[in-house]
Amino acid sequence: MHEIALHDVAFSYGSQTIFEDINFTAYAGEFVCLLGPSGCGKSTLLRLLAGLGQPSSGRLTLDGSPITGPGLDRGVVFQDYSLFPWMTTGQNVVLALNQAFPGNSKAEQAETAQAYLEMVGLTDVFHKLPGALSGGMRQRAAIARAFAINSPVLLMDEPFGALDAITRARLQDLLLQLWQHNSAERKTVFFVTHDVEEAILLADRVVVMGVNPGSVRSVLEVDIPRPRRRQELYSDPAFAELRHKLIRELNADVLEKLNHGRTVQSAGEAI
Ligand SMILES: Nc1ncnc2c1ncn2[C@@H]1O[C@H](COP(=O)(O)OP(=O)(O)OP(=O)(O)O)[C@@H](O)[C@H]1O
Repeated sequence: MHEIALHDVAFSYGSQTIFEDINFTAYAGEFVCLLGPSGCGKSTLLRLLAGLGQPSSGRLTLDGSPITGPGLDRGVVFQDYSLFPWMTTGQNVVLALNQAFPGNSKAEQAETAQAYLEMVGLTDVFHKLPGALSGGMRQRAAIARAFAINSPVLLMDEPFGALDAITRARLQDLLLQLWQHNSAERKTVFFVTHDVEEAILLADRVVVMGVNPGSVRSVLEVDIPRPRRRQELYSDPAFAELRHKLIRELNADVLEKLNHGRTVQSAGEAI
C-alpha cells in the first residue's frame, strides 16, 4: 500500500481560493503527473501532500491516515532548493539517512550516501558543496537523497524545469530506471510539470488542472507500454494522440472564451 487520496480538497490564501473540489486517488506504485497552467496551484497541492500546509477544507490521506505534517514516508524533490547549500553534498544525503535510519552508524550512513550518489552517476561530489555542482548534478544528488531514504512516496515539483534539454532527458531516464528498478516496491510518485511530453513519457496517469480557481479538469491514462523509449515514443501514434488531447485540455479555458466570442487579452494588455 502507499495510496494517496484527496477528498474534496480546497485551499485558499486569505480570501483568494487557489483550488477547490480536488478529488483524486493515486494508487500504490502509480506515477502521476500534475499538469496545468501557471497559478492553478500545482506547487501548493504538492506542499499539502508534503505536509507543509493544511487544506482549507477536505482531507488528504496516505493509506487512509490523514497527512498532518512532513514525514519520512514522503521524499521531496523541488526545482532548485532541495539541498542545504552550507553542507557538502554527501552530508546532505547523510543528514536524511540519519533521520530515516537513526540506528545506523555514521560510517554506514556515509557508505550508503556514497552508494546512492554513485547510482545517479555522481562519483566525486561527496565533499563538494552543492554550489560547486551544476544544476543537473544538484538534481541528481536530490534524487539520490530521495531514493536513499527509501520513502514509499516521492513528491517532485518541476525537478527538471531549470535544466537544459539534454540533461533533462538524461534525468528523466534515470528517474524512470530508479522507479522501475524494483517493481514490487515501486514508489507512488506525484510529479509536477509544465511539459506535456515529459508527462507522457513518465506518467501512468496525467491529472490536468484548470485555473481560477484551480480544479481537476481531467485525468488521462497513458496507455503506452513500459519501458518507454524516447525515440520510439515520439513516433508512436498513441503518443501523438495523447499529446494533442493534453494540449487541448490545457488550452480549454482559452478556447471556451474564443467560442463565446470574447477576446482573450494577451499578457500585459490591461496594464
Ligand atoms: N505564500 C503565498 N501567499 C499568497 N499567495 C500565494 C502564495 N504562494 C502562492 N500563492 C498564489 O497561489 C497560486 C498558486 O500558486 P502555485 O505556485 O501553487 O501555482 P502553480 O500551478 O504551481 O504555478 P507555476 O506553474 O507557475 O509554478 C498563485 O496565484 C500564487 O500567486
